Amino acid sequence: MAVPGLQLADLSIGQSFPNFSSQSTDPQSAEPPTEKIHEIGKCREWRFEVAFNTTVEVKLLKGTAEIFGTELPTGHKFTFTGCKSAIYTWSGCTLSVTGTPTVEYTSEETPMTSYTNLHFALEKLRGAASELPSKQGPRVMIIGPEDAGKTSLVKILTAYAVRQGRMPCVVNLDPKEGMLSLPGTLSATSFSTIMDVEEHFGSSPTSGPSPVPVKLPLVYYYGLASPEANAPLYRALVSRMALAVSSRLSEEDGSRVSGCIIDTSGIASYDVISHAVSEFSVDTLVVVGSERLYSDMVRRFEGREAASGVTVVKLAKSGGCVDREEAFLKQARETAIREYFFGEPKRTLSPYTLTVGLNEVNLWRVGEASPLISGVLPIGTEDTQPLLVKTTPTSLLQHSVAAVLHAEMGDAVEVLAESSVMGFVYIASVDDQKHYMKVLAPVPGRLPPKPLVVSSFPEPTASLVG
Ligand SMILES: Nc1ncnc2c1ncn2[C@@H]1O[C@H](COP(=O)(O)OP(=O)(O)OP(=O)(O)O)[C@@H](O)[C@H]1O
Repeated sequence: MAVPGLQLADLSIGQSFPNFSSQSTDPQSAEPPTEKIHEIGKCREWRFEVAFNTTVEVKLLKGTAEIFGTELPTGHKFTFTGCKSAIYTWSGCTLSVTGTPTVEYTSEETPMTSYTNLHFALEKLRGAASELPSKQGPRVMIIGPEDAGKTSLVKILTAYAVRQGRMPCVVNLDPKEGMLSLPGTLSATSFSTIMDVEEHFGSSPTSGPSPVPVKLPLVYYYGLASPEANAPLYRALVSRMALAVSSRLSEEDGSRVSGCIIDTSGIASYDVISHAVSEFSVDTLVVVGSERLYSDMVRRFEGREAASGVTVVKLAKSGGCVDREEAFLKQARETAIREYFFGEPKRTLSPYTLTVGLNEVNLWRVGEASPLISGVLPIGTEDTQPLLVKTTPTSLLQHSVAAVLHAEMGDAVEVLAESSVMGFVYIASVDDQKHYMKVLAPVPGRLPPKPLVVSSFPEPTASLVG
């Protein structure tokens, strides 16, 4: 089974990679995990956290329940691992929980009513757009501090829109977390079918058997965690993505009416936010969990520049939102990379090892600002940070992920920087002496003759071939 996106034209050297063993080892397996029954009252939320090395199974026995907007079917067992999440019920429900979450409690204080009100306000705009072909559906952007619940709100709004038969285009401008792609990327995809209950957006689209239809995103490689780390590249990619999304929205009536929902980085500066608002022609700016950011945005978009046509909306942060420590995020990134190549326990994939001569590789690295250099630039001097820098593969790149670009070998750097991603390969080893490297690829065959880009984020992951 292969991960789509990486289309290898010519098949030759591939061999299946033998060292895969499933990651999830359940320390509870010695004694059978206990089943607990939870009765959740209406308009309440059961919040739970599951560590990466354990699993918790949840089954809806009675009533209705949803996880970030996506409904749980009755009687189906869902397995969760390495997540912090919540199951909400509007009318009350009974859940069967097998296994031991690290944290679990039921809360009656949730911002779900205001989140739903926002959804209905957006539906009203969609209704108006469906009656007037010249009108656009809502273009919503969610901003707020880190871990304020932006991505969770995007999931809820997307799931509710899909449940009403809409097909919103969902855009992820937060490189720290991938949406249907690896961390370090920006992506967009049209959602017209339900999300996976366990994976939500998921980290990689697979072509294997899947309980929900596979969604194929448009992906751009940024390779850094913060939008400021290479502001020129980030801005170029946001502009490119906005162009692609606008053209998608104008292609199909259902997409035009449904509009788009944009997730952003919690550490985006006001300039980065303003740039994205203008490129995507955002008309609804939702600020989650920050009074100060809200008032600054009102001043910026609704005050002096009232003609901008942007409505700024304030929403409370859910009490369930948890700050994710760096170790958890790092493990989530590793898991995303592992799943891209090896799948997950229910849908395993077999990547292939390809041997590639170093002289065949056209490799680029994302330009990173040197704090030393930019710190001593004279006032008024432009910091000309390169978008990409040509580089040679060395053993320092071992265990990094490289993006294979939809571009030609001889393309100019400006073209390469804005090219979309075909797929990813994992650099398993580099032999500097013998001038070859071994890479893991999701499909067999020769590495396509396309430029590759590497960067420092996500960090090299040795455990993949350990
Ligand atoms: N109501 C809730 N109950 C339990 N956990 C929640 C709830 N809402 C969000 N979370 C969890 O809190 C964490 C942070 O939420 P989320 O990813 O939505 O925030 P974010 O603002 O997008 O973060 P970032 O700034 O890193 O992009 C996630 O692990 C999410 O699953």
